[in-house]
Amino acid sequence: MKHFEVNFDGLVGPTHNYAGLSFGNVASLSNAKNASSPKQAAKQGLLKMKTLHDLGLKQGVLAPQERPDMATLRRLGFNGTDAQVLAKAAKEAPALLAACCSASSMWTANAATISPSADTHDGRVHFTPANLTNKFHRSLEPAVTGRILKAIFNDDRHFKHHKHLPDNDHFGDEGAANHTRLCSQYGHAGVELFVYGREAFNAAAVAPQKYPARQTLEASRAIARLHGLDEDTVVFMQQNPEVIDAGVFHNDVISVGNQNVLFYHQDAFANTERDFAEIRRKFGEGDLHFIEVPRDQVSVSEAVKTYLFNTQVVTLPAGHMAIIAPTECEESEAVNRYLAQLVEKDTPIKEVRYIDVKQSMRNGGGPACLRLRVGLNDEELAAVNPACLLDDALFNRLNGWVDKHYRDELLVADLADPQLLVESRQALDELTQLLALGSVYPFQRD
Ligand SMILES: NCCC[C@H](NC(=O)CCC(=O)O)C(=O)O
Repeated sequence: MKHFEVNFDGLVGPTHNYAGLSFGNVASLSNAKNASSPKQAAKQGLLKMKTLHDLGLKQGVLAPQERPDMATLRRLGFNGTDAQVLAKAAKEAPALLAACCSASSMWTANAATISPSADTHDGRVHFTPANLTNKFHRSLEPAVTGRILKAIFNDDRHFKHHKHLPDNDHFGDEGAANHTRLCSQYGHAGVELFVYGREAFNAAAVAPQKYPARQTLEASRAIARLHGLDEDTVVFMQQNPEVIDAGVFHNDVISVGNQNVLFYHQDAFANTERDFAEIRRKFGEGDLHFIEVPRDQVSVSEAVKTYLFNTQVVTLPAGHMAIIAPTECEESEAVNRYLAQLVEKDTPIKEVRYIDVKQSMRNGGGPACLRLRVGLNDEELAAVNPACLLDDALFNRLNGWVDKHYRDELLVADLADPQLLVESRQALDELTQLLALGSVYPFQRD
């Protein structure tokens, strides 16, 4: 049986904008209110998907959310026609309007946590959408995310979907951005690493002081239970609270794993030696590469600026690994130098590809944030909704769809434009047909 790791990238939605919504995420705050380009953002994302597809990898597409989220605006008391709801929200509570218009679902690393069938008790692939409770704009995502995942992985024999965890900060869950999996081969049982920022029910535990820890230990443990993971193959690690306070709001900004490689910054974890010993013990036989980037070669702030660890480490059909890095890494002298040396070392990583996702980077989302990894065997892959798997034809159709519906430029002031709502709904209605998703959006179901 063959095994694959399929990257499902989030298609950037038509309302992509810079609203400064994510306290603790340096890029989001520093680009607040700048003009965005939804068209360019969507095209950069599509080109990233196409690049991975052309490298011989399986690539999927995840549809964006419906925005503006009119149902939430109405739930918050804005009433009248759609145009009146938008106008009232813009006047009385512009921050709420911006939150209800965010295209943040593009960062599908935060869409869900996924455990491949090789790890789970019932031999199915398990999915739990992230509740994203820490940020209001992101807490609006899980219900529709769950629906989209069910429309793609729609076969009970192979796929098990769970409801997102209770919507409360005690169970703050940010999905796969704080989860990675080490294994010798994709099809072999692996060690699942859950990295948390704080313990919700233990006031004495260390926690960041300045910025929020968005993932709790209790949430990570609940996901492991739901997915039927063995205690012997799960490791819970605390993120170093100091790096959260330095702008590392998700673990995937400071470490990334693929197969038998864990690529991480020296300051990433709170208890590195102890946790790595546990990983080694649970991983068992086989080569395991811990690739540590020392702080004197790349500082934490340079890592946050360039997203060196928000790279995708992928195994190419030839057998070696490549790093898919944002162009910000190429432009940084320290990071560029580090990566040039890395590919010469005795590790499975042998090449670096730079990719332009600047529109997303300005909101704190690098290549790895834009993708959700789903480990599948060939039978499971055959059960995936084929309309959501990228090939040249779908790439071309989606590019044409973006050209037809997306604006070149968007300012926060444009979010109240009722025409943007009309355009977005038209675009999404057409998209659900292109991707054969059925009626996943509230506006299609009312
Ligand atoms: N994994 C990357 C997630 C980035 C995302 N940024 C945002 O939501 C910024 C939106 C804005 O500020 O307009 C976040 O912080 O969750």
